[in-house]
Amino acid sequence: MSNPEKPKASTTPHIVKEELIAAGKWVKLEKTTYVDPAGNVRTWETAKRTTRQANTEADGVGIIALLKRTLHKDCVVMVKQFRPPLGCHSLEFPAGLIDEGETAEAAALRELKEETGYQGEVVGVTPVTCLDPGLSNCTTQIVLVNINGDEGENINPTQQLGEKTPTHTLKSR
Ligand SMILES: Nc1nc(=O)[nH]c2c1ncn2[C@H]1C[C@H](O)[C@@H](COP(=O)(O)OP(=O)(O)O)O1
Repeated sequence: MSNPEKPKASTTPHIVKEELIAAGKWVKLEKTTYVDPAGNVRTWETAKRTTRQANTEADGVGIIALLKRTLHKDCVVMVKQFRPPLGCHSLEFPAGLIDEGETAEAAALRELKEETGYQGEVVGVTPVTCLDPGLSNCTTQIVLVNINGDEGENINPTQQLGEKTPTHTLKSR
């Protein structure tokens, strides 16, 4: 008879199989079957992005951009945008997905330019990190950028958001 008090031998935890539950254009849900450190076979509900590129380290970048101007205190540049998963506006660091064949540094400068209009210079990049590992395998690199606010190109920055395909267009009356 087994003794419920006796701990099982420790095991190297590992994935047994990943089964697709549902997939959309941007996100999919999988049932992950795995062996836990105690040797028990268990399952986990895992969210993944469908957009992950083969030869990039992270799914996306977050950008900490410092605006530097003569006779001004340095400012951290943030963006405010409506986020559907939250159902409200969110004040956040500029961020975005890394395109195919793109480095984290290049993605950061592209996203910063698109979202804020500022042209920056990369001064640091963190290792890959996962911000919500209990939910998703989605990974991010934080890129540190300096913006020379005295440069002509950064005097009147304007957003250059790419074309997004709307599912509906609401007309105001
Ligand atoms: N989870 C998502 N659902 C969507 O319906 N659409 C999504 C998701 N994630 C990204 N996108 C779309 C929206 C944008 O048009 C592009 C680029 O996104 P990203 O580079 O992440 O830019 P930000 O939305 O500013 O973070 O992908």
